[in-house]
Amino acid sequence: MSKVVTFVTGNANKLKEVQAIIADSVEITNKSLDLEEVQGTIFEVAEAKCKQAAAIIQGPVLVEDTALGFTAYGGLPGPYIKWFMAKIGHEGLNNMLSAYDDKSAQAICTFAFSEGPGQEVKIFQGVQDGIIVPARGPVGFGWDPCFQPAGFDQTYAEMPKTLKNTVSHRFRALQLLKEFLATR
Ligand SMILES: O=P(O)(O)OP(=O)(O)OP(=O)(O)OC[C@H]1O[C@@H](n2cnc3c(O)ncnc32)[C@H](O)[C@@H]1O
Ligand SMILES: [Mg+2]
Repeated sequence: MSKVVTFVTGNANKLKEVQAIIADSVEITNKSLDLEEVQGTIFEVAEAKCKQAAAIIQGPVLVEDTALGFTAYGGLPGPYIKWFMAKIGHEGLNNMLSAYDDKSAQAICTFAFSEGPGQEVKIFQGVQDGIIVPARGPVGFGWDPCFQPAGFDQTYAEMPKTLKNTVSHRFRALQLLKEFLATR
C-alpha cells in the first residue's frame, strides 16, 4: 500500500495552508484538478469528490470541501459558497445578512480520504464559529476578509497566516486527519 497521499484540489491557497499545517508529519503530493461537485449535503459533496479523485489517481487520495454557512439561512450557502463568492463577492455576502440581526456563521472544512477506487471514504471535519463583517484585510483567499472568528477581533484576512493556521476550520480538521494518517 502506498503511503504517499495525493491531495486533489484546484485551489492553490488551500494547498498552501495544508502544506503549512501538516507537511512536516505527512507526505502529501498534489494534483491540481477542479473536481465536479454534486448538489447535496457537505458530506455528500466531499464523499463524491473523494470517489472521483480515487478513480482518477488510482491510489490514496485526499480531497477537501469548504463550506460557509449563515445561521440566519439555516446553514446556506454552505457548500455552495464558492458560487456566491464568485457572483456577489464580500459586499453581497454582507448584504444577504442585512435583513437579519444574527450575523453568525460557521466555517466548515471537510476532508475526505480514500485508499483508492472502491475503498471506504473517511471524513474529517473541523468547524470554526464566527461572524460575517464588512471586508477587512488583504484580499487573497476567498471570503477571509469578511469572516471574523469567534474570540478574535481580526478577520481571517487580517490575521498573520501563522495565526489563522493554528485556529482555523482547516487547522481543526487537519488535526483529526493527522491522527488518522499517523495510524495508517
Ligand atoms: O478544488 P477544490 O478543492 O474544490 O477547491 P475550490 O476552490 O473549488 O473550493 P471549494 O469547492 O471547497 O469551495 C470553497 C470556496 O470557499 C473558499 N475558501 C475555502 N477555504 C477558505 C478559507 O480558509 N478562507 C476563505 N475562503 C475559503 C474557496 O476559495 C471557494 O470559493
Ligand atoms: Mg471546488
